[in-house]
Amino acid sequence: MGYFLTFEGPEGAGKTTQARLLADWLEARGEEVFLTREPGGGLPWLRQALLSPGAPHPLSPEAEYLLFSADRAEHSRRIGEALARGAWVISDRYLDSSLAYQGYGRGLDLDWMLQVARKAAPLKPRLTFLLDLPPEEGLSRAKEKNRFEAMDLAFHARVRQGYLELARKEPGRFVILDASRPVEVIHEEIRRAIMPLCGP
Ligand SMILES: Nc1ncnc2c1ncn2[C@@H]1O[C@H](COP(=O)(O)OP(=O)(O)OP(=O)(O)O)[C@@H](O)[C@H]1O
Ligand SMILES: Cc1cn([C@H]2C[C@H](O)[C@@H](COP(=O)(O)O)O2)c(=O)[nH]c1=O
Repeated sequence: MGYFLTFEGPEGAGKTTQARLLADWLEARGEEVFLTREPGGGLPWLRQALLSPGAPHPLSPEAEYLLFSADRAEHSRRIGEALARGAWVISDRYLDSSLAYQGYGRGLDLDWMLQVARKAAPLKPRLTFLLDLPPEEGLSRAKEKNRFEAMDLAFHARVRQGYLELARKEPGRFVILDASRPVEVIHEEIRRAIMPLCGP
């Protein structure tokens, strides 16, 4: 039986790198893995519209969140199907990204967001790996600028604090990782955290 795992954190923290390493490691153990990401995991055509720095539309935070949620509703259905066939699901971002970016970052009301999420994000990750890094460091690692990476440092500092606040509220789900360490050291800590979920 597989579990739903998510990777979260600010820009350039190493989510994609660590999600891929974990997927490879699980596959080498003979597990089926569905490696996926947001935005675009449910409605792939929405990714470009949401992230392009030249997006022609000024989006209100509410509209932005609802578009991420539309993608997530479809994505959740796919994740549910994978879990039902026994696969592990590793998602590079899920609902916590919206809570951090549109909630803490843009100032949307978290209670309203969670009401929408009851339908659009019905799945709870078993574990969420939060790769924590000062925004300056993450932004300097990121190669391509999307619409969010172009936001000012104060926005990214709120996103980071938002993530830490979410983790503080759910210590049983979040594993906070210092993302300034070498890739392999972080990967080892992630492997240790999921060992109790793995069979013999
Ligand atoms: N622990 C690390 N130390 C130094 N560099 C790293 C580390 N992890 C990843 N990187 C490098 O930082 C860059 C961003 O990594 P990655 O794409 O995995 O991050 P991300 O969190 O998915 O980024 P984004 O949020 O922008 O998609 C890549 O060039 C990657 O090789
Ligand atoms: C799911 C989700 C994402 N975002 C933002 C966060 C990042 O800036 C981009 C995704 O880019 P990545 O290179 O794939 O990490 O989108 C957001 O603001 N809200 C969300 O729900």
